[in-house]
Amino acid sequence: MSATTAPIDLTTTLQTMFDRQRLHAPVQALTTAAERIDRLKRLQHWMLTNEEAIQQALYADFRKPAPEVSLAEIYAVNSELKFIIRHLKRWMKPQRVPTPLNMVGTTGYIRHEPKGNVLIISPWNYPFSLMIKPLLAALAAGNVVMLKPSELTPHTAALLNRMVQALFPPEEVALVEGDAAVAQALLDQPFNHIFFTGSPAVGRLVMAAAAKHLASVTLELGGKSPAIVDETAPLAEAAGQIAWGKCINNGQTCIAPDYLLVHESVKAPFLEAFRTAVQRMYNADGRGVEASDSYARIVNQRHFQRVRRLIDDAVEKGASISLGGQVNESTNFIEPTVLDGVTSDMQVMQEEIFGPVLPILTYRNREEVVQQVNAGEKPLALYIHSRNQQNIDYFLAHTSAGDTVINDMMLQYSHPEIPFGGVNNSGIGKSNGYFGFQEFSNQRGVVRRDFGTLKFVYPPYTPRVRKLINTLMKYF
Ligand SMILES: NC(=O)c1ccc[n+]([C@@H]2O[C@H](COP(=O)([O-])OP(=O)(O)OC[C@H]3O[C@@H](n4cnc5c(N)ncnc54)[C@H](O)[C@@H]3O)[C@@H](O)[C@H]2O)c1
Repeated sequence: MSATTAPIDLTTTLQTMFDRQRLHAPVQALTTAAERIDRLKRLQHWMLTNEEAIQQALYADFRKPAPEVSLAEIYAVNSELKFIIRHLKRWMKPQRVPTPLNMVGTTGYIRHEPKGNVLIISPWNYPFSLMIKPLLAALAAGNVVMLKPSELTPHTAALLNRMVQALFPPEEVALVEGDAAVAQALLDQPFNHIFFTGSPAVGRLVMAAAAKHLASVTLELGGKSPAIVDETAPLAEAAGQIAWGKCINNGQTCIAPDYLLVHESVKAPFLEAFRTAVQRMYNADGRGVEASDSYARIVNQRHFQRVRRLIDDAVEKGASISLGGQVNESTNFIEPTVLDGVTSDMQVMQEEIFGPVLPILTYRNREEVVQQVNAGEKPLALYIHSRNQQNIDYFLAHTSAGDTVINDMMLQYSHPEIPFGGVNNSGIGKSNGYFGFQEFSNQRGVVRRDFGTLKFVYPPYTPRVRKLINTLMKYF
């Protein structure tokens, strides 16, 4: 994340690519719903006929199990695609707005026009869907797009590059592979909108770069998302859901439950249910989690060491490992690990974990939960496991989060009618379905005068005009 300067030839290449897209943007803006849908369908066809290649790329990058790729990458994209295709024509129509009394004689409506030149920078953890879902929304809204995938998943980045070259002329969609230096060089270009998914630290840099051109931004960031389990929660169900949320993609999910707040009266049975759930999902045949085909790995050595240090630091400061704890440095394997007796001075409670490690905090009353959650940044997700409506309402009313799921995990990402995203440190702006389309569109207000006039309030401000203005202020 250090400041980076791009070599001159890189800058020139990106400038040329950008300029070509800028020239084409007005043409792209005029595309009809049918033409945009045609592009989306081509992408859909490529994705569905290349499912195996996508699975292989992700397996090569961090041993992501093929069914997890189908579910969290391909299915996630395909369901969004179908939703957009079904609704795009309606979204693109000018939206009439009601005419209030003081606007009698006019008609008002909203035109969704594309923002124009768009940049999408994506992370490595769901490297296919987190690049393609925003691309669908950007294309649906009629933009031209430059894409920058993460350098940490090079097999998927190369595959995405092939896909883009096969499907789109470079003036419509172009992909640039590379690291932070390439991203920074791209950010020098005067994009109209930047859609960034990644860490809050890099999100700040992106927003600062966007400020130079006053580009609008969508920032899909991360942070510490708590899961609350109260004394009324169905424990076996909640434990299964939380274990799945914590272990899918090896815990490297922005909306994974980061830490647990469990009512002290149900901690012991919850832990037992969590252990059972992990065994059922990843050790059904008794060969150990490491032998499981269903368990991905930490993406690289750097992140492996980072997560391992979080465990070591917690243990050194007095936490105990009540489940798991095994690691294998040569394969970036970390067993699902539960840390008990954690305190706020431990690093594991200070930074986003992004690995299969679950710290457990207990509470006695609801106020303690709210205090703990509100002591940190507003989370991307907050999960509530409870059968008590008063508790659910209390937690919702006294905290803030990008999204909340009650009695399940991670549904917010795949629900096309739910605005997905964070708040402040966990993100700015929302995506999914219509919200994504809106994010990539300028909502241009249009007011047309049909009859009548405002002439009667024009200067000079004679006593008669003043009286009219006073009447206007009093009655309208
Ligand atoms: N809200 C969401 O939808 C969502 C989804 C997935 C991941 N995330 C978050 O992303 C983070 C993990 O992903 P990551 O490690 O790839 O994030 P990251 O911020 O390190 O990298 C994301 C992208 O930014 C680029 N980048 C890195 N340094 C840069 C710089 N100095 N200037 C410009 N661009 C730079 C990278 O090349 C990559 O393409 C976690 O915090 C996670 O919570 C959020």
